[in-house]
Amino acid sequence: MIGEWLWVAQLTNYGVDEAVIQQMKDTTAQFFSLPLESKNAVAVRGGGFEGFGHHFNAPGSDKLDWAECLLLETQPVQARNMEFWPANPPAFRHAMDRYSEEMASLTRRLLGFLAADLGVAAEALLGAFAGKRQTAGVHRYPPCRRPEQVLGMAPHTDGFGLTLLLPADDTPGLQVRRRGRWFPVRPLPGALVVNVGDVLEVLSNGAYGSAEHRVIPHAERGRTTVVVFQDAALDGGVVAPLPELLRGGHEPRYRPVDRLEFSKGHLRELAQGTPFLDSLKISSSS
Ligand SMILES: O=C(O)CCC(=O)C(=O)O
Ligand SMILES: [Fe+2]
Repeated sequence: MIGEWLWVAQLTNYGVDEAVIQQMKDTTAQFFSLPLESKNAVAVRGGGFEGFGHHFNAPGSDKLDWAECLLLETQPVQARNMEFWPANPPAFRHAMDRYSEEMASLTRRLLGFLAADLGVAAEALLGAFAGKRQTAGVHRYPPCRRPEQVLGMAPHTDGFGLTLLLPADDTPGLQVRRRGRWFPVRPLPGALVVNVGDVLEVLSNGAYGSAEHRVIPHAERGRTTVVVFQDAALDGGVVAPLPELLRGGHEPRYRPVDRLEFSKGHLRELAQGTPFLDSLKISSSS
């Protein structure tokens, strides 16, 4: 079921009702095909991050990514701000509600496998994700005749725990950096792409590396994705290696940091390209 567990993994047959997936894909495609005025009914406002717009700039550049995006807080349910949930197409809200629940439950199942792989109790990892935020990013990358001159999304790592990415069509575009080179991620039919975020890298004490990735637009075809970010932190809102991993004399490889500081560091990295995780790393000689 889990293939290519190197930088990113692909999941097939992951046990989510196909109708939920299909409705999410369909309503997303319908939303993006609406005229701009309709999409702007849920436009980002007043420096907030939720809503529809052009959210990302390449670090150090004033160029916007070749993409439009709708960002929503999706879990816990009380954190939802329905003003930003499109009422058009009419089935979108229901589709996102069900999809969000399914992804939260899939995440719990995945964490069970990851905990076993790390050699910690499932509750240790589940506890770090329980009740934390889930944020959805719905992306549309229009075709670009000169794809080499723009980026669909600039290189970055995800600043949360785990990312689940649903390609809504089969247009390629996602790439992952490994040893300085970019490799395309070609989703298998029906697959979800799972990406380790910066927080999980720290929780796992570096056992899982968060993968730097970017999106390249396609010359002729648009591309649409639905991405869900699952957040995590230890008790007290601290991001640090799981205590269970440090038993038996294992040294922490990252210094603990408050979740809020972590977000700020990640945002600085996105805006200015200053690597944040590196600043948390404890060198083995110290
Ligand atoms: O749409 C994609 O393929 C990637 C999106 C992404 O990396 C993100 O939302 O963080
Ligand atoms: Fe990402």
